[in-house]
Amino acid sequence: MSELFSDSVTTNIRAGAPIIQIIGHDTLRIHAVCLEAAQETNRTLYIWNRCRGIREFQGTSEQLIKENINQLPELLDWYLSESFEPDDFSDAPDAEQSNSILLIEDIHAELEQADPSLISQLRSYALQKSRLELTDQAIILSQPVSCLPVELQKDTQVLSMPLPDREEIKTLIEATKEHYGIDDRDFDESARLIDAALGLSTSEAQLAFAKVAVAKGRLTEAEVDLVVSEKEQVIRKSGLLEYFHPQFALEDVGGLQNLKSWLNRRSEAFSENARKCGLEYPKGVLMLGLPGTGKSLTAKAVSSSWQLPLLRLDMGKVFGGIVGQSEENIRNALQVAETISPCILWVDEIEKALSGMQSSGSTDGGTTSRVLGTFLTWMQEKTSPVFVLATANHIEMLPPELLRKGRVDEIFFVDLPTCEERKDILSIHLRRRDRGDALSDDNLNRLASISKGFTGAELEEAVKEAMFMAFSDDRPLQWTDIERAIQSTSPLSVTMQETILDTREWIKGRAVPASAVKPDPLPEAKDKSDVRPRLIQEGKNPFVKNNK
Ligand SMILES: Nc1ncnc2c1ncn2[C@@H]1O[C@H](COP(=O)(O)OP(=O)(O)OP(=O)(O)O)[C@@H](O)[C@H]1O
Repeated sequence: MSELFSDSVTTNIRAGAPIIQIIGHDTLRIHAVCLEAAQETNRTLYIWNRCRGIREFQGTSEQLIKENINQLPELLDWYLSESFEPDDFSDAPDAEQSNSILLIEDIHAELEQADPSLISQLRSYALQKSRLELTDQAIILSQPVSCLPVELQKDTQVLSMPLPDREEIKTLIEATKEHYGIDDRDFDESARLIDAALGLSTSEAQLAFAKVAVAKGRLTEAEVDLVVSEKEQVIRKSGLLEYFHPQFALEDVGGLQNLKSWLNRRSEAFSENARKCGLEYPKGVLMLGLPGTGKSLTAKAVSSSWQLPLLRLDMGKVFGGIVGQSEENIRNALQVAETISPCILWVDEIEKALSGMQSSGSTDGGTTSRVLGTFLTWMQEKTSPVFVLATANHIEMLPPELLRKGRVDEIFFVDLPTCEERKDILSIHLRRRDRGDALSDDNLNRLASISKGFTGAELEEAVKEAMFMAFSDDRPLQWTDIERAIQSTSPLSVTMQETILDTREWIKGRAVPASAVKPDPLPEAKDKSDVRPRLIQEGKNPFVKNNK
């Protein structure tokens, strides 16, 4: 059991916290935490839920105190009545609610409806606690989602139940072995098997191990992939995170030499050796740039080069409908990433989700700024080995707080590829399609020079299109196919000239170029007045709000 978490529950009880709220799905582990707190503080533990009534817990034994209490006011009356008489309840032979903890399970629906009588009862209890009139009682609310009426916010300590750690996962593996009668030859407590289940709740991990045990009749390192694929499903179900399988290496990214060298220098940053040498975990990087310039590809490639799992966080989905849900979502997603760590957390197009925020506050009742606040505080304070790779296309939409020093280790600007880089990218895409020898070096140089202003994605499209041309004519690929494909494409950079020029200017001193070479001048536009860098002359970038 996460000792830190148990300690914090116990400390809150000892300190007389009026109400403690534990957010988590793991009912059994929450019971265990409360039982531990009860033992530590010498108290009796009562657990109430709608189906099972009030039960008194002592170690592993439990005793029914009162079966048919369905209404919360009745439950609180019982718990808070000063002169509780055991005889009030015929089936409660020797109940004694003083010096006790009452764990109330799953009343989030009532809390969400903000039932006035429930709130006033809890508030009056909290008031008595603050006057030190009710030192013997402690109320803990446990629920899978965070929900707290505003009236109770100041009186409630909210704690998130951490996901099972390695020790707890190990216990689950051993229990599965016992349950399915797996003998020692077909069982090992491989660290990789344990790691594979990190990030799952107790019931999810239990089910994953049970499925493997039923299907294979063994639990060994050979089953790691099965557990990982169960985990992927669970992570996907949450809707916030997606688990990626490494497909590309950093060598599959054309150009971006500065960025790749920076990343290569940190490839062992999460190893034991790095700790021994006194290195800190790198926090992460922010990659800014045009769409299609290889930012997402780099995220995927880092994961495979560093051999770390890659989790993609969909910031758009973080924003849920219910009040408080968005903050809860981001906390949950970060918690999963921390549990799975060391890992890479790829936050794609971070600006889209955070753009609702205005400089003065917010447009959505403060939700965006609270989500941003949660994320930035986590970035600043995190000590776990989660490397954040955030990408953004629209610099103007980025909140200034994100760009401040200390949030990430470095901010890289990914510009359009230079001539040499375009050649590199074309070769990579030809190689990827088994056409690595199809073109001579001279022809590659020619294609690179006529594709000025093309992004990596546009170059890839040209290669794909050219291959279709050759295929439909039933002949091998020729460099002229790619030439035709390039000539019939109007690259994005032509329509975005002003933005690109302004951004290049703005980026100076704020971000490091991802490429090791100076960017090419942009291709000629038809009407030169369209591209006059008017805003640069004024010394500011209109796309960037409040960036100092
Ligand atoms: N530097 C590059 N080297 C090799 N391929 C590239 C490069 N840049 C882009 N590509 C190709 O273009 C595809 C799209 O690029 P990618 O998704 O990485 O761009 P992005 O900068 O993340 O853009 P977006 O923000 O639109 O996702 C990649 O899958 C890759 O095949």
